[in-house]
Amino acid sequence: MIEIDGSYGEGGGQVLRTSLSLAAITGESIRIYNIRAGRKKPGLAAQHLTSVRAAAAICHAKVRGDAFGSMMLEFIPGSSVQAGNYTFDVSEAREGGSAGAVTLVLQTILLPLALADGDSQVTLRGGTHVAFSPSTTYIEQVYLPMLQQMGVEAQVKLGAWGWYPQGGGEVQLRVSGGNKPTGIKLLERGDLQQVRGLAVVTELPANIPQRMANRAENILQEAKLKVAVQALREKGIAPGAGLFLTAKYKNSLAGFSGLGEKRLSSEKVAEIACEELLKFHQTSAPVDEHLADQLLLPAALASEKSEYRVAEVSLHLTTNAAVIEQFGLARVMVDDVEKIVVVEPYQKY
Ligand SMILES: Nc1ncnc2c1ncn2[C@@H]1O[C@H](COP(=O)(O)OP(=O)(O)OP(=O)(O)O)[C@@H](O)[C@H]1O
Repeated sequence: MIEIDGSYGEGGGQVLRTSLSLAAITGESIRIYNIRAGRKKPGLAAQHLTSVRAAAAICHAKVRGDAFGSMMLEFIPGSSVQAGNYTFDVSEAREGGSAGAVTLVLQTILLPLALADGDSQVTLRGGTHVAFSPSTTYIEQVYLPMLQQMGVEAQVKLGAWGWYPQGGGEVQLRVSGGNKPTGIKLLERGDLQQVRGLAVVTELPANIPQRMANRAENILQEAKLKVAVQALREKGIAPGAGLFLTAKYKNSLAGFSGLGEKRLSSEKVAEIACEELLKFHQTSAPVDEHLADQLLLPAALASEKSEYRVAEVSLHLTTNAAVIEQFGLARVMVDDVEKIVVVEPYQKY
C-alpha cells in the first residue's frame, strides 16, 4: 500500500486526485492521510468526495474514509479500469448541494478511462465554470486539444452552465479507450494565430455579455492581438457570468478567464481575463501555469519522454511531480530558471 501525505507541498485536492488516478491505473492500493490539510476547511469537500466515488466506480475499489470532511482515505482497487457509461453528481456529495468543479472529477478519471479497453461516456453534474479550477470551456478548448496532441481522444459537451454557488451544470464526456499517450515536446509556441473569446451570461441581461466582449476586444486589439469574442446569453438555473479566452499559438493553446461576481462590473471581468492573457503572452512560453501541472500526468504515463516550457513553475506543478514520483512511474525534472519540465516515464504500469 502506498502511503501519501495529503499535506505535502500545495496540500490541496490535487494530491488526492492524482493519487486516485494513479491508483486506478496501476491497481496499487493507497492510503492518504492529512487530506487537504493546507486548506481552511480541510478534508474531503464535495468535489473531492465525488472524485473518490468516480475513481472507485471505474475500478470497483474498496474504500474507507469516503465521507464529507474526512482527512483519511484508503482506496483498494478491485479490478482493472472498466470502460462504460457513468454518471457522477457533485451535489450528491454534500447535503444542500454544491458547485464543486466537475472538471476536476473529469480529470481524475479521464486518463484511467483513456487507457482502459473500450469507449466510455460520462455524465458529470455540478459546477462547470467555477473559480480555482479549469472551466469546462478550458477543458474543451485547451486541455483536451493538448491531450489530443499526445494521442488521447476525448470530447466534452456542455449541457448546462453551472456557476458558484448553485452549481447544477452538466457536462457529457466521451473518451476513446485503448490510447496510451505519446510524449509531448513543446519548447516553442510559435506565433499567436488568434485569441478566441466567449462572453457568456445565464439569467442576466444581454448587455452584460456584450459589454464584456467589447471591453476584451478593445484591450486585446490595443495590444495588437487578433481577437474575436462572441457574446452569448443562455438559459440556466441561476444567474452567472464569465469571460473565457483561448489563445491559439502555432504549436500550443492557453486559456484565461474572468468570472462575474456581485458588484464586479462587466468591464472588470473582461479586464481580469485580459490581464492574465497579456501577462502570459509576454512570457513567450507555450504552456500556461495551469496546463503546466495538468500535463504532468499524461506525460508520466506516456510511451516516451516529454519536455515542455511553462510560463510559471507553480507549487501545484512541483507537488504533482512529487506525487507522480512516489508511485515510481516517472522521473520528473523541473528547471526553475529555464522553466522547463522534463518527464521521463519508466513505463512500469
Ligand atoms: N483558471 C484556471 N484555469 C485552468 N486550470 C485551473 C485554473 N485555476 C486552477 N486550475 C487548476 O485546477 C487544479 C486545482 O487544484 P487544487 O489542488 O488547488 O484543487 P482543489 O481540489 O480545487 O482544491 P483545494 O485547493 O480547495 O484543495 C489545478 O490543476 C490547477 O492548475
